[in-house]
This record gives sequence, C-alpha cells and structure tokens, in this order.
Amino acid sequence: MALHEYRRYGRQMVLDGIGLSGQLKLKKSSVLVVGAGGLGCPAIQYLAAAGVGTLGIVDHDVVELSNLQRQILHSDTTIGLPKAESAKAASERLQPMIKVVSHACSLNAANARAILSKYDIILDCTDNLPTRYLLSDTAVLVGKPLVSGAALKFDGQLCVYNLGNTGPCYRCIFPKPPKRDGEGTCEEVGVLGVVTGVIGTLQAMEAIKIITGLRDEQPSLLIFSALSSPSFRTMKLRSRRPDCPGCGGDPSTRDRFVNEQDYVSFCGGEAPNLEETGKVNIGGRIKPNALSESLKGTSPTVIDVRSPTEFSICHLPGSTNVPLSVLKREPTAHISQIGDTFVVCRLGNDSQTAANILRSVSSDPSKVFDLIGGLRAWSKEVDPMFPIY
Ligand SMILES: Nc1ncnc2c1ncn2[C@@H]1O[C@H](COP(=O)(O)OP(=O)(O)OP(=O)(O)O)[C@@H](O)[C@H]1O
Repeated sequence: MALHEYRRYGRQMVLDGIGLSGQLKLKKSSVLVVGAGGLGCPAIQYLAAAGVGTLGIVDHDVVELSNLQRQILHSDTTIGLPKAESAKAASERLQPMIKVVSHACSLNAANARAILSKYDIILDCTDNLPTRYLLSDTAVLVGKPLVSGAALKFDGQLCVYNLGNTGPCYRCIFPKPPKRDGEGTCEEVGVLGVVTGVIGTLQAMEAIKIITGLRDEQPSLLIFSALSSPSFRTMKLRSRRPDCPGCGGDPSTRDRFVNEQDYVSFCGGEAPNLEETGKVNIGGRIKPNALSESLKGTSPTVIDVRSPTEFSICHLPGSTNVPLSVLKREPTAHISQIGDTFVVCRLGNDSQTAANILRSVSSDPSKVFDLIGGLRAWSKEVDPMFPIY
C-alpha cells in the first residue's frame, strides 16, 4: 500500500480486527451493489470511502427529481442520466483510486449469473420481489453471500443470506412472496430518506465485516422501526430448509431451477388493470384531459382516496378526502346517487379499487369513473404546476 493510503485509511486501520491485513482484504475485494437508489447510494458511498477495491453498480433506471430526497449520490445535474453512471461518477469523485464498473441494465435471469459471478459479495438494494428471489437464487448458484436490505415508510430490514454457503437463503425464510398487508411500494406509500440511509449504511457495514472476517456466522434478521423504542430488534433466523428449491437438494438442479423460474408471475405479476381483467363490468375509466373537461361548469363529486397527509400536500379543487380504508368500511356514505362520481388517487391503482366498490353500491354504476394514471398523470397532462411528487 502507498503512503497516501495509510493516511487515507489510518482511522479504520488502527481498529482491532482491521489493521493492515484487513485494509488489504478490502482493497482486493469486489462488491456488487444491485440498485443505485435509496439503499444503494449510501452503501456505495461507504464501500467506496472504506477502500473496497472494485465496486459494481447495477441499475436500469434514470435519475428523477423525486429520487433526490434519499438517493444521495445523484443530484440535480444528473437528472435524466442512468443511475448506474451517475453513482459511478459520484463514487469516483469520492474515491478516485478504486475501480467502479457500471452495469446500466436490468438484472434478469439471463444475465444475473454472469454479472454476480464476477464479484465477492452481492448487495440487494432493489425494491421488488422478483429481483429479490432472482438475486437470492443466483447468489446461491455462484456461491456468494447476499446482503439484503429493504425500507418502506419509517421501517427497514437487513439480513445476510447464503453466508458461508451454509446460511439460509431468501427462499428458505420466504418460501412464498411475503404478503404486503395492504402496503404498497415506496412510490405508493413513501419512505423517509434517513431510513434508507440507515439500512444502506448497515448493508455496507455487513459487507465490510464479511470481507475483513469480523462477522460471526449466526444468521439473524435486523428490524429497524424509526418510530418505535427500541428502534432496532434482531430475530434469530432458522437454518436452511433441506427442501428449499433455491439452496437445498442437488446443486446440479439449481441452474435449471433459476432458468425455468418466471420470477414476475411467481411474485404475483404486475398490478392488474381491472378493466382488462373484466372485473370492471360497468362504469368508466377517465383520462386526465377528459376529467378536466368534465369538471368545467359542473360540480360533480370528486373523491380523493389518498391518505390525509397526501391530500394536505395537494388536491384537486372541490375534491373530498376519503381514504381507501374509510371508503371500504362505509362506501354508501360517499357515493353521489344523482350526478357523476370521479375517484382519484396518486397513481391510478387505489382509485380503480375504490371505484369498483362504489359501483357495487351505486344505483347507476355507469356514473362512477376512476382517473387513469392518477394525479401523477393529471400533473403531466393537464396541470404541470400541480405539485404531485
Ligand atoms: N432488476 C433490476 N435491475 C436493475 N435495477 C433494478 C432492478 N430492480 C430494481 N432496480 C433498481 O433498484 C433501485 C431501488 O431503489 P429505490 O426504490 O430507492 O428507487 P426508485 O425505484 O427510483 O424509487 P421510486 O419508487 O421513488 O421511483 C431503483 O433505482 C431501481 O431502478
């Protein structure tokens, strides 16, 4: 190591358990961060600063303004750029001596094995179940530990899977996709930036512990709840399931298992368009411009089914806030039996559900409409100044 490296890393090299040998292990190591979003940004930042020799960054998305509240490697000047490139440039500014490889592509069953096999440790910093299962199955296949993080609202989770090629995999703990209990994604229900910062930073910590040998082999799940006291809890994890299709049984069949999996349908597929599935038999869906026309000169009932917090940030003039949970309990209280009823939400999913409930109690279901694409589409197509996020 050169003199400037001793100076740069001196504060961590003096720590028992790291020292010169630990720093050299970090320098020789390679870590793949899948997802350069809320979790990936802080993880990449600390891994780069700590001197991990090679960092790979996978992301298929581009930077948007709504990412900047938590995706701290990106900035106003990188809006529109691929996140993998934006994060690579930021980490190279932070630590010019390491090698950073950007993979600006979607990780899928066709490329996962080739990409993961080039790295020592994998960090799952993604936000969807199909990718979580794919990463877990592939990490087992290529024999790499998987440091998995998740964050939603004020809560987060952290777990290391396939540790030492003997620890449980994600599929051992969640043989079936975990139910969300009505929760949505970060995009739908929100997340505090600090929460992704806490979990992403802990993912970097776990990777550093594995590289330097500071980690014990006892698998546990860490649960973080920012609004609870204590905020951190750990749960001991069960060991591998002998019948787990991801890590149990004959290793020679695992490759075929990954290739044959349809990860998206295993996890329930995309949110269905109720109209296309035939579950909406009467009534209509309305586009933003058509709703804008319908609101002129008349005063129809407009129901906004988002939460009171979201409603207080912005709403359509004359709309009434009836959160979906309230509407489900007492639908008849909120339906106009005379004129049209328009139902809106942020992205157009909850309003479809709400409109269907209202149609089922309406004397004229054809007068109930839900806004396609929600208020997000309204801000794009009708009112660019509408402050939806
Ligand atoms: N299969 C995948 N391949 C590549 N990148 C992925 C994959 N799945 C998820 N990601 C990336 O993981 C990141 C998850 O981070 P996060 O949820 O904070 O970001 P986001 O999707 O931009 O957020 P928002 O929900 O606000 O739009 C995203 O940048 C997303 O593009």
